[in-house]
Amino acid sequence: MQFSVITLFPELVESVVAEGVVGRAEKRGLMELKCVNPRDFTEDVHRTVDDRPYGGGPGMLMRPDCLLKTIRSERERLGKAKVIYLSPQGKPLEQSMLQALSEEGSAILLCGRYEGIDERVIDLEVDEEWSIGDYVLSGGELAAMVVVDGVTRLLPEALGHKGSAIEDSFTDGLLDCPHYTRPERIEDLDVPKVLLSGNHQHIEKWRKKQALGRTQLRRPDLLQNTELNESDKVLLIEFMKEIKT
Ligand SMILES: NC(=O)c1ccc(NCc2ccccc2)nc1
Repeated sequence: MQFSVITLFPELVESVVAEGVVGRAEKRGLMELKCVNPRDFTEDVHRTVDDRPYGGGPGMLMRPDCLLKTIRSERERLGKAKVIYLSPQGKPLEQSMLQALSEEGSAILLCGRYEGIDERVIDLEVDEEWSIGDYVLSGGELAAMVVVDGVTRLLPEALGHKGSAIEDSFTDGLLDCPHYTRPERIEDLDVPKVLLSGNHQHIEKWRKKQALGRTQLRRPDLLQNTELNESDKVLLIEFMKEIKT
């Protein structure tokens, strides 16, 4: 997977590959991250990347000329690569979008600063606009790092245990079940007995039931998009009865 991130703050973005799963994936060549600074595509002596908005209003915008040059330079280098602009006006990010991008092979992530970018850059070169949530940040870099992290962990071989990414919550459209590790008892709280039983069928059933119940209680909206099969419906009814007792 080849990422090209267009940003005025390359060091900020590069920190995403400093540690952990993403850092190891980059070291192992599963993923490649290149940060490109539009300031390197300016032609004036002051290397100007921003300017005032037509029509007045607060703040500055990123200039279109150096952005277009930067995007086109990376498009040439990467061949077919989707250009994704991170902005509060974008499509809300979901796991399915990360999964799809992880299968693309490459992506160009465009990070805005100031009040955003000239709209003509979006018209001419942006394929998709994504938002990581309904809030405004000082730049698109953190959003781009979310995408790099979320995609990289989905790459085959990226996670130690094969199953973990596939078994992720949100992969099946549900929230995750509760998790426990040693010690068995802490501050008078015990691990649910079923998890100590060694009965993998019971354990799987319990985990599914917890995931269904938690989703119903915390994010009933997610259940709107998920068609439950008969056995899941039974599990959910059992869960809801148990919490009433
Ligand atoms: N919610 C997000 O994904 C997000 C993305 C970028 C961002 N800040 C940069 C920016 C500000 C205004 C217009 C375009 C980009 N804030 C939040």
